[in-house]
Amino acid sequence: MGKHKLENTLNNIKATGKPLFVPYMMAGDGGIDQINERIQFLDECGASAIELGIPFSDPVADGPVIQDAGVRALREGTTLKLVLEEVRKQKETRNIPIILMTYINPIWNYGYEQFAKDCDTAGVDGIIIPDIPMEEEEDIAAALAGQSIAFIRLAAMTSPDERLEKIAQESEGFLYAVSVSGTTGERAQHEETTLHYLEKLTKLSFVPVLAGFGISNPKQAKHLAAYCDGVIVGSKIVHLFAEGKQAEIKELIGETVQ
Ligand SMILES: O=P(O)(O)OC[C@@H](O)[C@@H](O)c1c[nH]c2ccccc12
Repeated sequence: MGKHKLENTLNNIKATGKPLFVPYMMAGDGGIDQINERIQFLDECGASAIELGIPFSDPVADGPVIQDAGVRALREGTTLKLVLEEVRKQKETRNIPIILMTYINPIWNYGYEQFAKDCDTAGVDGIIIPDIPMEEEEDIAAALAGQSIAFIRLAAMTSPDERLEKIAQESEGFLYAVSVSGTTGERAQHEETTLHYLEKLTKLSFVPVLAGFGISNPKQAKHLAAYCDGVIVGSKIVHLFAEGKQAEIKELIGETVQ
């Protein structure tokens, strides 16, 4: 048994031999009332967990599709507090793991301890923070550890082996293997070096390894998942939701995990 519920849930799915599939959605895009409807829909499509983005004014790691979704969500009045309240309601009836993706600034404003406490009360399973380097993560890591919330680390293809090893071994819940150099967004294909990188991380990591960035169809997803434990898909899902193409989301997840 792992230290975090998220890790155990993912390992149980992994044990069935199917690839893990974690869709990303921008909380509040389409309205606050869509947050829980969309989570439910993704759960029913066969998602292993949900990565829920908190909109932020300065999203340095986001590509254009997710940036635009963030602007729409902010216009809807989405705040971290409102999202946590929606998660709390969701968790009263559903068990799907919820991972918050937020930059460090909104957490800093909220207060690290308060944030960790409120996440725990809401039932948040894990956190991804793309803009906090390992050297500066001590305080937020301690706050999250105090509430047993999995702190998911991101590995980058440009990191030297020594650093990758450290990140892989510290990651909680799962390891996010960023599989392109650059921002989020669909890519036609991934390079051979990406596959070696995924294999290397899978050997180093104690938790499941998920590849994310640039994945937009089942063929690509299955190809990458063969070198790790599964995939994360963001821009494509955000785009399809914005266009009201739920049937295509269902197909994308269903065909990958079948
Ligand atoms: O959009 P893509 O290329 O499918 O990549 C996933 C990504 O969107 C999602 O995990 C994410 C959204 N914003 C981020 C910021 C940093 C790291 C990851 C993310």
